Amino acid sequence: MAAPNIPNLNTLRRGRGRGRGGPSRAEGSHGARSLGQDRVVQGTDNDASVSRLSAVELGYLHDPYATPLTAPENATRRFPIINRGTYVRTTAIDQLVGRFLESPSQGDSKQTKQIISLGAGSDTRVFRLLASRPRSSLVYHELDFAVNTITKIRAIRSTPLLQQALGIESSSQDVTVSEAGDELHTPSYHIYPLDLRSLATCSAPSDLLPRVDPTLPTLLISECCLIYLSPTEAEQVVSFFTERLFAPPSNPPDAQNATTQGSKITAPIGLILYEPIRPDDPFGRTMVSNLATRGIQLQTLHKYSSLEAQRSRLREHGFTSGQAVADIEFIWDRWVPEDEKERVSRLEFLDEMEEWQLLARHYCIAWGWREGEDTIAFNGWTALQAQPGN
Ligand SMILES: C[S@@+](CC[C@H](N)C(=O)[O-])C[C@H]1O[C@@H](n2cnc3c(N)ncnc32)[C@H](O)[C@@H]1O
Repeated sequence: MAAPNIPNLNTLRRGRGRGRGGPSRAEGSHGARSLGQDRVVQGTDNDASVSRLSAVELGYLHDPYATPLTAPENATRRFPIINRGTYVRTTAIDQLVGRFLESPSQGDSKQTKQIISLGAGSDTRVFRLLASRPRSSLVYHELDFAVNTITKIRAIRSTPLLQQALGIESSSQDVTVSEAGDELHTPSYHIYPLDLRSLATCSAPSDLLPRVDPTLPTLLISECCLIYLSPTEAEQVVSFFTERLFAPPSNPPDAQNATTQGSKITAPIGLILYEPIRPDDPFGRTMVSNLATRGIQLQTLHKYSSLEAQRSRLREHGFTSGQAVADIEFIWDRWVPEDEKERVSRLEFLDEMEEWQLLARHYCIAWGWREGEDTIAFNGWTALQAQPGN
């Protein structure tokens, strides 16, 4: 397709950037990335929340938590192909998360499961999950720069609806917030102000995240987060969890910090990635250059540029029980039921069908998992249709 037909993702955004507070202790500048670049990356959360709210207001998604977590002055209506993309991305990840939470974890008597969201920003999934299931069944951890955790915690403190979802409205003794207002702990939900790049240099993983229980079946989510790190940094973040905090099978005993009743636990762990792909065709090149004009660099894009590269990445990280990937076009075609497709198609007229397909082929969801030695938690993922090929 000729370049002039490629949608400009900058003009498709329509929203403005959200000005947030100054740098704080978790905002250190790492490696080659400057503080200015960090600010740009932190600001991408605004894009995500504005897109979510647009999709909610137009009826694509039902999510009462999107409004309190989006700065009202930034709310804007996105173009139809962006709204459909937000719908597919959100519902597909919801489905993976739902299957993880719902499949009985054989061998695990506790049945509590844990989610760790990397670069969670103003994501609403935790509220939707905790509002709709027994809170004791899930512990949810979110990591992001302090500048973004402060904004989120402020929204929680000022919004009864968010507090109700977390079950903390009447029991403030169960809630602790750091003096800086950047860290929050409740029995089921934890927010940490953390630059993910600092995980690589941490000498005591369980001291850094003491509330993460390495014996629980665990799901890591990177919804458009690791893409902003360098390939080495992104690898180190995943390895921090898969090799250091969570004992890999047959690790030497001194690397194990997970013990229950004196026995070693190798908990099941899975990873969901949502990322752009295919940077080398005309649409991909335009996508990259449009984002570059805003100072956004998709640092791992070339390394994990294809479906196969994403599968290999998962394999190399030891997600040996299964690795799968599908682009957003495939997921729309194969995962979304026909009646739901009709409902969504009626919401807005999509006259740019070719543009939708182009956009949807350039984003993917990858998911991989490693079952525990004694516990199985990802059975529900085996039936999901993945996309073959590159
Ligand atoms: C595009 S936003 C996505 C937010 C959220 N995951 C969602 O999908 O709604 C990317 C997020 O990753 C966070 N992020 C990127 N690099 C990070 C790092 N090194 N440490 C912590 N958070 C990071 C940003 O601050 C931002 O909140």
